[in-house]
Amino acid sequence: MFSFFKKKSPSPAEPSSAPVPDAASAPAADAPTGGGALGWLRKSFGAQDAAAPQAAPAADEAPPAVPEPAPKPKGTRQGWMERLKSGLRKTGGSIATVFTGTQINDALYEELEDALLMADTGVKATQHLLADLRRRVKEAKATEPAAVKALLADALADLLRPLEKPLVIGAHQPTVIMVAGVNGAGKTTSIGKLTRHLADHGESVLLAAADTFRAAAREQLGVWATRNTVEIISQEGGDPAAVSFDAVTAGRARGKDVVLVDTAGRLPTQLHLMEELKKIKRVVTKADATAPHEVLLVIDGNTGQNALAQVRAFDDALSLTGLIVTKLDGTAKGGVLAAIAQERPVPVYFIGVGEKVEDLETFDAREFAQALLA
Ligand SMILES: Nc1nc2c(ncn2[C@@H]2O[C@H](COP(=O)(O)OP(=O)(O)OP(=O)(O)O)[C@@H](O)[C@H]2O)c(=O)[nH]1
Repeated sequence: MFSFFKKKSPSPAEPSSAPVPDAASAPAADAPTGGGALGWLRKSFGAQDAAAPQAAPAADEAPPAVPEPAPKPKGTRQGWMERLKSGLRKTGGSIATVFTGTQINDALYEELEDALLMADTGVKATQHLLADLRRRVKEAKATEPAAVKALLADALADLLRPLEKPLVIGAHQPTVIMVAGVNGAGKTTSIGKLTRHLADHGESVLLAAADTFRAAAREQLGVWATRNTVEIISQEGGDPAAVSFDAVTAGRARGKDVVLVDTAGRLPTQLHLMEELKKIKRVVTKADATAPHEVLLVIDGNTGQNALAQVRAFDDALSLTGLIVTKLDGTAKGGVLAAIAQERPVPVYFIGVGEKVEDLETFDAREFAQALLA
């Protein structure tokens, strides 16, 4: 039930992919042409059959800091629940104090309204939760604030449930996953963690460093690739769509299970950069007619209502298939998941409560609601 992703066999009914183009042949009209597919520098990290040997970093370039991998925790889901609870303490703490009194009255509901709004739950989700809670309290004939708190956890779990969905791998080969988000949201870190989980489950992964502008971003992804002994397609400068096209083509030719495309951070207001993202998506489809199979947005849980605005903007531009919500540790704005469920219910595949590999886990509505109101 709590496996990190769901493995599915390719369905014979799936439309067949476009043929793998010859590496030297020019990509289709929308695809990048500068230098041709072979003109790009490719770096391989820890791979045996990558296109080119690994380029050594320049002596004066310190490799970017990437948290050391930690051994898998013993208690797995139990350990995760504890981390989730402690991560959500700031958000949940102020909501929980509402229930420390002795009476269920209008003042309690008003305090709860304030606390939910402060947690960035948003007006619509807050109104929904309050109305739902009043109904549940009446039905259950609850008389103790503690019982109301338990009923709020039920209401929240029900609101969040439509966001629960497993990431499915294997229906296509490769499963092409494009990852977008604003700067610093945690894209590369989340891709690294996801790569680790996939590699641990025997899935072969190819990474595409489609942030062609920032050397540190490419290097950071390279460190994750090395650590997980997976291949990476990387290029300095040039067109990010070119790297993505190349990676999907290579992923197909090399029979990879998953191709993960890491894109550069951007704000939804940077319209030319949003156009660039749309181009990456179109070009990926040129390399494989069925791809991308997943378009994920990584959002920083600390940004609260702003994260909801990002979901709307990126969904409008790219038709998102899923979210990864990071940095729920230490935020007071974890209520944003309820706002997303109410206003733009894009499935949440994973949530993150820290920088280590085990700090990223699948999203479970009930677990989240219980951890929040623990
Ligand atoms: N506390 C905490 N930190 C996180 C989490 N996820 C990522 N980070 C940290 O957030 C910082 C930014 O993460 P990156 O993965 O580099 O973000 P990015 O979106 O790839 O950044 P750009 O490439 O600049 O757009 C790093 O220091 C990560 O270690 C999380 O769940 N909790």
